[in-house]
Amino acid sequence: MTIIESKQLHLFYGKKEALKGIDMSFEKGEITALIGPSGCGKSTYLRTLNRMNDLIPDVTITGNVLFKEKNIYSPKTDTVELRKQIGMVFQQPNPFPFSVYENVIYGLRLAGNVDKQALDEAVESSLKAAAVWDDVKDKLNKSALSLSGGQQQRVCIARVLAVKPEIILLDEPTSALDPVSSGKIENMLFELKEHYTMIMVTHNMQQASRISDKTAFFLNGDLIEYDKTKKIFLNPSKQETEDYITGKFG
Ligand SMILES: Nc1ncnc2c1ncn2[C@@H]1O[C@H](COP(=O)(O)OP(=O)(O)OP(=O)(O)O)[C@@H](O)[C@H]1O
Repeated sequence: MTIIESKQLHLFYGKKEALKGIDMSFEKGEITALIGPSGCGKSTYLRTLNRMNDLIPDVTITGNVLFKEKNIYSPKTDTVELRKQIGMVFQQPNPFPFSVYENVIYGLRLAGNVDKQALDEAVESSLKAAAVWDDVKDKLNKSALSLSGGQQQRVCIARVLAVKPEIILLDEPTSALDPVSSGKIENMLFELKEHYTMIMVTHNMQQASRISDKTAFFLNGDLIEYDKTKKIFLNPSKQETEDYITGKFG
C-alpha cells in the first residue's frame, strides 16, 4: 500500500532547480535508501516530504506530495501535525539541553499531555524501541547532552517515536557516529520497520544494501533509478547507477 508519493515535484532555491520533477511512491512498512553524489538533491527531496523546506527562504515548490492521498502542500495542512505524523532525524544528534526524560516527552508535552504515568510509559517504551533504554534507564534525569553521540542519536530517535509517527525521515542518521554506534542504529532501524515506514538519505552503500528494501539513485536533481535494493546493487538498469555504485564517481 502506498503511504506517501510525490508527483512531478520541482523545487527551486531562487532560480536554481534542485529537484527536476520527481515522481516517486513509498510503500507502507518499507525502508527506502536515497543515494547519490553530494549536491544531487537527496536531502532536499527528503525535506519536501514533511515540508521542512518551508523554513528556507526563497524556495519555490511545484507538483504534489500526497500523504495517505492528501496533498500536504494544500494551504489547509497543519504543518505541526504533519511533522508529528512524518518525523525527522538529522545527521547531527540534536537533543535539547534538557534531561533525557524531558527530551523524549517533548512532543507529548507540547500536545498538552500531563498524565505522569502515561509519560513514564512513553519514555520507557520509546527508549526501548530506540534500543537505548539499557544505556540511559539510570540517567533519565541527567542532561541528554552528557550522553555519547550514538546514545544522543538514539534518544533523538526515541523523541520522534514518542509522538507515534507513521513515517520517519532520516538524513544521514549515522554519518556523525563511530561504526559501533552506527551498527546499533542500523539494527534498531531494521527492527522498527515492522511499525514504521522509513526513508533514509545515506552516503554509505553498505548501509543502504544492508537495511533498505528499495533504493533510489539521484543525480543532478533527477531520479535516475528506483528499484528493489538488490536489483540496484546487483544489476542496475542504468549506466549512471552502475558507475556510481561501483565508485566511478561521487
Ligand atoms: N538552503 C539552500 N539554499 C540554496 N541552495 C541550496 C540549499 N540547500 C541545498 N541547496 C543546493 O541544492 C542542491 C541539492 O542539495 P542537497 O543538500 O539536497 O543535496 P544532497 O544530495 O543531499 O547533498 P549531500 O549529500 O552533500 O548532503 C545543491 O546544489 C545545493 O547546493
